[in-house]
Amino acid sequence: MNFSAEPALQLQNVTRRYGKVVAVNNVSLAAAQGECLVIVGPSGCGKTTLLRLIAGLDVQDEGSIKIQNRIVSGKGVFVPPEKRRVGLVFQDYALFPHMTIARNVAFGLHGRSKADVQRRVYEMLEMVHLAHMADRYPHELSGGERQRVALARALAPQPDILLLDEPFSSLDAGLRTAMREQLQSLLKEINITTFFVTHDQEEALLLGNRVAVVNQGRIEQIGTPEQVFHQPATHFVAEFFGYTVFISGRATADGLETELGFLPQRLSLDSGAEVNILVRPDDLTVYPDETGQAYIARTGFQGMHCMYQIALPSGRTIYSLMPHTRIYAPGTRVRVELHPGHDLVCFRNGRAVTDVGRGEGVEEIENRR
Ligand SMILES: Nc1ncnc2c1ncn2[C@@H]1O[C@H](COP(=O)(O)OP(=O)(O)OP(=O)(O)O)[C@@H](O)[C@H]1O
Repeated sequence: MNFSAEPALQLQNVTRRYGKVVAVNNVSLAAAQGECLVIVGPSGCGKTTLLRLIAGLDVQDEGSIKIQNRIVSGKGVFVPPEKRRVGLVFQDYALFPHMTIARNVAFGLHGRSKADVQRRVYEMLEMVHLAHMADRYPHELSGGERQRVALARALAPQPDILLLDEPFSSLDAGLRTAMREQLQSLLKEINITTFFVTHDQEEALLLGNRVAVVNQGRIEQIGTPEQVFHQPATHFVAEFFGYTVFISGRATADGLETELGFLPQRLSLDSGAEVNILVRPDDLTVYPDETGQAYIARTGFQGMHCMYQIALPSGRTIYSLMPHTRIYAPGTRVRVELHPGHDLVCFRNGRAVTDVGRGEGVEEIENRR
């Protein structure tokens, strides 16, 4: 990744409306050369529209898009998709069914000698470990293999940017994990700038060098996976990353009073100030206790872990992730202890209180890949 050079991809104040729907709302972002920028958000938030605007399959109403410092859309310019030097991979592979795998991969290779095309196709199929299947047709491949062909086809013409739209969402869970790992290695190997769209938070955190969380056409927050997870700027971002609950707390000179006990975490707020505290399932532990005021409402056995849904006396529901060796039945009375091992993020009026966040106890990760 090269953050010092001109960005490989740049969007400036991009807006796209469909009638009254503002699908993309004044989005500005930049991706560095070699960076994998993941766009994540709920269904309908505008992810695919953003990707289609970059690809040239749609046109924004306002703003401009640059690829390798050249305007491709905006300010009276529109470069057609085939001249943008972008590679596209969609969820449904979009392979040509009547062509062999080799011919599919060769599809975008224009103006080259036959020998050169053959060499490049072979190189690409080797890269995705499918050279031995070059003469097969798409229907003779598994879903994962087809998606690897789609990737090879997108990369064959050496695009400046790779655009991926939910590429693994039609694969089963095991294959999806394997494909994510393979893509991660591949992107590192070829150092291509990647714009990756997904609604899957786990996929976003795993694959992104940075992650942009989108809500109703706007970017709520953009940062490293660790930043968006540990330092969510808004309630929306905090809630997006799974099983999040907020409990209320009150600032004191020594820490925070909460319905789950006292937290020795100081905020620079006046004593008595009310906050909402972000609590994730790994921040608390449950212990069976007949005198406990809380009880297990649901036992979600997941193999390696158990996700408990716990009803608190206040009527609030919280979650606790426990090892598979501790299985308690629904209805069990429990004591709940909050000991996160790091500062918890606190919110006022939907926004994080600025002097907490990453907090004590969370180590900085360098060179995450
Ligand atoms: N061609 C279109 N005409 C009218 N409205 C559209 C069109 N394309 C998208 N929209 C609307 O724009 C909004 C953003 O759609 P988009 O497909 O970008 O969302 P998304 O985040 O990719 O969703 P998903 O995860 O479900 O694919 C939605 O409200 C959608 O209904």
